[in-house]
Amino acid sequence: MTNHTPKVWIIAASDSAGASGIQADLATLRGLEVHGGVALTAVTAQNSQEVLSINPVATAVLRDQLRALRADGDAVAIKIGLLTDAEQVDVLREFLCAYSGLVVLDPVLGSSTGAGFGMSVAALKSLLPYVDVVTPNIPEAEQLADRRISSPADMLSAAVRLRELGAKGVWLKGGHLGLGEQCLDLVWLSEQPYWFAQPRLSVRHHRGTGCTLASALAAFVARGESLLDAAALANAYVKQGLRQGYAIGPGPGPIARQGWPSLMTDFPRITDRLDWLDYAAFPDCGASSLGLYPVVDSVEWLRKLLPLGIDTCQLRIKSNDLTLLEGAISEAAKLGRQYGCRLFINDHWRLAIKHGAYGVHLGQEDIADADLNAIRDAGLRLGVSTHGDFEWARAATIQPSYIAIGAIFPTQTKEVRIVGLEKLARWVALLQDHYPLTAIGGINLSNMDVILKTGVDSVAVVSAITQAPDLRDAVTNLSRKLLKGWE
Ligand SMILES: Cc1ncc(COP(=O)(O)OP(=O)(O)O)c(N)n1
Ligand SMILES: Cc1ncsc1CCOP(=O)(O)O
Ligand SMILES: [Mg+2]
Repeated sequence: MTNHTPKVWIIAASDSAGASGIQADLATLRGLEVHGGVALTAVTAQNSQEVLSINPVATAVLRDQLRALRADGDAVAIKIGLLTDAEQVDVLREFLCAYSGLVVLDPVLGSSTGAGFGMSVAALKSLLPYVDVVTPNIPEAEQLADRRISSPADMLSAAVRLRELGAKGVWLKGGHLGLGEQCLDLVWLSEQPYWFAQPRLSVRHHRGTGCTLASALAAFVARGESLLDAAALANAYVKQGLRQGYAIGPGPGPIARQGWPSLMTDFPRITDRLDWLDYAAFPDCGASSLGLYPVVDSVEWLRKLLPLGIDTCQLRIKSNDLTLLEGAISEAAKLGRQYGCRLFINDHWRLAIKHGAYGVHLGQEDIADADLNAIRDAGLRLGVSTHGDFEWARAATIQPSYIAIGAIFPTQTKEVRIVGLEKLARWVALLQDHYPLTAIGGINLSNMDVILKTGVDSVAVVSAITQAPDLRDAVTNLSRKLLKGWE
């Protein structure tokens, strides 16, 4: 921790067992290098088997703690857990009126050991207009939204209701729903709802999952992640912890809290369409890495590049002129076949299918509009652009042929979100055993060493090829660098 360590406030109760409550929250924050300030709402006496008592902190004491925290300067995010009564809610509402960071409310209405906490549902509802993300489980959502939830459609309708009640974002945890081998959460934090799917883990030690999810979400946002990226990370964080939970007594123990998720398989499958969860994988791109992957905007470029031995290439024409597109894509597909080059067509998947191109490259926005079944059934490969943890997890759900990561550096070629080297390295470590990867954006010979140091083995380039003084030299030098690795 340093003077620049981001700060999150936890407003919640202590758990004497150290499995949930502020103990879980602070352990989560610490592992993610986030400082935690605390306003305690109650002291609970509990262990792995039962809750013995819940002892509310006096309203004035809660108010004092909040005043003390605020005097040091606002935190980036607040996580609210167990509140004991309507008076505490009143204090909090007043406090939140003058707070502009992220507010995550985990609406505790019962514990995983089965105890009810007796909090008024009406009082909790009155907090929703001050909340950016509310994270109820199914029984809590049923109480807050005042309806039965027994299907994904019911989850959606409950989330609509919670948003009508004022919550800006809803994360409805579906673990209690009997959906077979799958746990399905509804995560509605932006304009559009998404489903986060995880295989159901049958583990003995699961205490503190709700607290941990909410505090991890706050922590990842405090670490500078976007809300959706933080959601993907927080979900993976809990799964990682569930796999490594441990006993503290005869009853169920806590989940482990172990820093940034390090396995791709801990991330959720993310989709806006439930039928995509049953998708078959796209065909692979063969054994060799994608290597040097030029992205060019005309057939003329392909005619110059393919004879130089380029074996992955993309035609990216930003035009709506159908005649031009049809001619170019048909010719490009032919050239690809002639030279044995893995020729991808950007955006225009229908024409790519029609002319038998090797594959299609789509951006995140394009995925929703494209007919993925048609692309795969026609035997085409699919590459997908990603700029964050949410996006790569969403891309991985449809099992594409490769994943592109970028823009790594600022680029003149396109206005796009910059990822940087640190994230590239983290994603390469997560993904490289599962998908071919390529890095794109601002890459040229002079920064290839730092790119290759992240472990990525392919680079997609536009200007390093199209603006090179000598095309043959550029191809030779970039390819050689890729073969040799970083120095
Ligand atoms: C290899 C590779 N990576 C990323 C992109 C960007 O694709 P997209 O997000 O669809 O944006 P546009 O290229 O359409 O502007 C790409 N084309 N190739
Ligand atoms: C299409 C695209 N997608 C992300 S960055 C980028 C442009 C890369 O161009 P350059 O290699 O010139 O930086
Ligand atoms: Mg595109």
